[in-house]
Amino acid sequence: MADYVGAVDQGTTSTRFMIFDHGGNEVARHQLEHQQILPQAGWVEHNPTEIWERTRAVVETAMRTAGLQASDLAALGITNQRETAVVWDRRTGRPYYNAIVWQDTRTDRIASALEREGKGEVIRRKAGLPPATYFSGGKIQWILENVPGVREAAERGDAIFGNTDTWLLWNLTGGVDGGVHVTDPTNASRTMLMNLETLDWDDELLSFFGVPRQMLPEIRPSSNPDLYGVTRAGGPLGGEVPLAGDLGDQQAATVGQVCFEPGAAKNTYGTGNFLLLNTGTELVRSQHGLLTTVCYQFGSAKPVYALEGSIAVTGSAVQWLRDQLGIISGASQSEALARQVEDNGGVYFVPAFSGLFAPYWRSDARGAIVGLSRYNTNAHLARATLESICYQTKDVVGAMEQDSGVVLDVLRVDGGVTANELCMQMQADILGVPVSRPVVAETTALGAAYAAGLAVGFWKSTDDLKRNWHEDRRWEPTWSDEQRERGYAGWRKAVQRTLDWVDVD
Ligand SMILES: Nc1ncnc2c1ncn2[C@@H]1O[C@H](COP(=O)(O)OP(=O)(O)O)[C@@H](O)[C@H]1O
Ligand SMILES: O=P(O)(O)OC[C@H](O)CO
Repeated sequence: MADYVGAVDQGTTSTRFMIFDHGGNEVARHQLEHQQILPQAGWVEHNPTEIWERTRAVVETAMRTAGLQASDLAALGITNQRETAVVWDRRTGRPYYNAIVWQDTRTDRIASALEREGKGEVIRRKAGLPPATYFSGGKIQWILENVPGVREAAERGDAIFGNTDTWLLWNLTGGVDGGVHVTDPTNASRTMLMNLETLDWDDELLSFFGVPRQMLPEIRPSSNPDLYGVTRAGGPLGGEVPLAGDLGDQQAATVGQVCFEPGAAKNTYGTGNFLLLNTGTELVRSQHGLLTTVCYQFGSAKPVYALEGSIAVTGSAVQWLRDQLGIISGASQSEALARQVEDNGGVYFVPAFSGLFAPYWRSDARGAIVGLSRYNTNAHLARATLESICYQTKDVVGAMEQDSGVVLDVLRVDGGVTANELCMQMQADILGVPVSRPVVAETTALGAAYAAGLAVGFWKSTDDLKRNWHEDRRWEPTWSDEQRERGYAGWRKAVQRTLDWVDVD
């Protein structure tokens, strides 16, 4: 039997390919960034063709570096940035428009009209989501309404939609030459078009966005013993490998962190932050601004659901310090700069660049730096940036505790920002809960590999996977309750200053 499983992680800023062994250890990886296209304020696009080319390149390079062939891989899993919408022509394989990225706010009027017309409650009940620019439905509607010829092509069945998982699965299985048009329930649950109970596209939801059903991929289990297909011999793997796992990236990280029991949670710190709490096979409806989402569906087992707190801007606020303000030359420097001062010096930074996501869902918010005095320096701003990551997390942890009654005794973390030791210490202090990072911090790719490997019997059960999880580092809280409360009161005041800033009506 083949000794390895591969996973493509198609993220917001880069695409990586990773290969794991049976112990869940990394054997090889390669990663390439793609262009962030920012045509105007609030718009964020990716070029789907570039993403496919990057995927080909990272797969080819990692396989070559590891000296492996297609026959060495028991299965391949896909995981992806969620919500980002691609519409392409199934006859030519050409996208009709750039991918509209999850952070893009161009559909704010579509989202506020849904609320005004009383459709918000139906979307919350059926899809588990509030109407917001974040999700795919409005993005597809925008393409149908604004790109000439797409509506007609969609009605004819030529223009098809997918998130980037679907786009890559279609290309990996042959594209115009018989590519499969599929997705999984975790990705579909982020479109505003899928009914959480039936796990099928919902005609009423489709009608809200004017999306023809024939545009949409078939929804298959996240870990799929029937396989989505096999990679093509002429593709980047140079042979046939079973495509057996597909999960949105945050759900994949939940699987990679082996959060298989109800009440288990993880927080991923990347471009944004995404806290997911496994709620088991029961749907839990949020009363406090969280999303209800599909966590995973393994084979023919019942789907497992999650409550999610999505934060749009965390690691990308650090990138903003680097790229827009130029006060650091690399993300890791944020730690050294912030360590130059003992505290935030009264400064709070609320990076509401895309409005505020959970638990506020305020597309009228914009970023603010408050509490400045002449005493403050770049170091205070760096510290306030790292604190903003932690305070936003505290907001969603609070909402999660209220919604679920689950009180976290430890927070499992992963993602790029968790390399920042100071930020992780701040997180433990601000939450008053220990923070724990696993040895394999690439939990997203690992989760997709797990889903694929489970499907083909490479791993026999989730117990096999649990044995692979090992703690690397733990941070214990050091702040007093009084310090914690004072700090959080300042944050809550700062958030209020960002609201009602732009007119979305
Ligand atoms: N040492 C660090 N301190 C703070 N932020 C960091 C550090 N290293 C990386 N980051 C941030 O982490 C993010 C990348 O993490 P990653 O998990 O690769 O994200 P994604 O999957 O969203 O592309 C970037 O936004 C970057 O600014
Ligand atoms: O690609 P990431 O890691 O920034 O994750 C993006 C999320 O899936 C958006 O919902």
